[in-house]
Amino acid sequence: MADGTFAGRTALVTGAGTGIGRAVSLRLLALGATVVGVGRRAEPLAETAALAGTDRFRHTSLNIRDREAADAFVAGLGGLDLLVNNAGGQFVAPATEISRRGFDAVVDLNLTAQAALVRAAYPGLAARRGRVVTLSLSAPERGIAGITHSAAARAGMAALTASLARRWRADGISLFCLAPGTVLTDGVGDELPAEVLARIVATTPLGRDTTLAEVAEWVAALGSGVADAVSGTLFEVDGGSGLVSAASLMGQEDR
Ligand SMILES: CCCCCCCCCCC/C=C/C(=O)SCCNC(=O)CCNC(=O)[C@H](O)C(C)(C)COP(=O)(O)OP(=O)(O)OC[C@H]1O[C@@H](n2cnc3c(N)ncnc32)[C@H](O)[C@@H]1OP(=O)(O)O
Ligand SMILES: NC(=O)C1=CN([C@@H]2O[C@H](COP(=O)(O)OP(=O)(O)OC[C@H]3O[C@@H](n4cnc5c(N)ncnc54)[C@H](OP(=O)(O)O)[C@@H]3O)[C@@H](O)[C@H]2O)C=CC1
Repeated sequence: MADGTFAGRTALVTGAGTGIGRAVSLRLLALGATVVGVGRRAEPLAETAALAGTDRFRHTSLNIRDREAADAFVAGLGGLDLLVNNAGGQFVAPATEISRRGFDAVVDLNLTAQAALVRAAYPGLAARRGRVVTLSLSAPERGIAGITHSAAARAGMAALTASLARRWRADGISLFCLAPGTVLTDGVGDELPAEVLARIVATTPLGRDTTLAEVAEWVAALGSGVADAVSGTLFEVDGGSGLVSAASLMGQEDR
């Protein structure tokens, strides 16, 4: 992306205090955007602000699963050029060991809350012919053993993205899902043991992880408008990792 691509544009990035959300925020800022970063914890957001070193980064503590607060916050932003639906995640567990509350929590975060944000952002996006990029997992429709709740939620979000793309094209709004391969963030490190991560990376057909810089550049590109001939698509930027079964990576049978 060329310098200044995002000058005069405003982006909302969820989960902007850590990992991918931070890298995306910093890249959009470098390209000239004003970025509104949210997350539950104030401290990581303040660290992103310190790294950004510009008053074009504004940050607020917000739990996107708090529907009323999230709706009010997004409505207060007004015109919006880009929503980066990045806040998400899950826990690894066999399907038979996921409780009802555990399933609901993961679906709430990765589908219901993300969908509500897109809905709340609609007036602001329509005013600016804006774009939505939702971080996802590759191959949810082909199945991901070990995180069945998250796979179901991500497939739902991909379907919502495609469905809205059909309707909102008339308003000039484009929507995308972006599924990186393994990105070695602290978040994924907390979720999976180092040896499991190393095996996942080693069995990725490309033979490596997906870098933060790659993810940030893809988000910037999709958010910039260069891909507007496409809408409603899930891009798997994963070095082919979605082609490899999670269960075979782990040496376990699907349960
Ligand atoms: C078999 C092989 C498996 C291989 C899998 C390979 C997958 C590769 C994927 C790699 C790529 C993905 C990377 C990332 O996503 S990086 C992001 C990293 N960060 C996270 O994922 C953290 C996200 N987690 C959260 O935000 C929260 O933990 C969550 C939303 C999931 C839950 O939050 P909440 O506060 O609502 O949860 P509670 O603590 O109140 O618990 C609610 C119920 O959920 C149950 N639970 C929670 N953790 C676990 C667990 N580890 N195992 C089982 N159950 C769990 C909890 O017990 C509650 O239920 P109950 O009340 O019934 O007990
Ligand atoms: N790393 C990887 O290999 C991959 C990651 N992804 C996806 O990319 C996204 C980012 O992942 P990554 O950066 O690695 O992980 P992180 O755990 O670092 O990022 C998650 C971010 O979301 C925020 N967040 C979580 N829940 C909420 C909530 N309820 N309200 C507001 N903010 C919330 C967290 O901040 P706080 O805790 O302060 O709220 C955190 O900043 C996730 O959706 C993840 O599933 C997809 C494929 C691969």
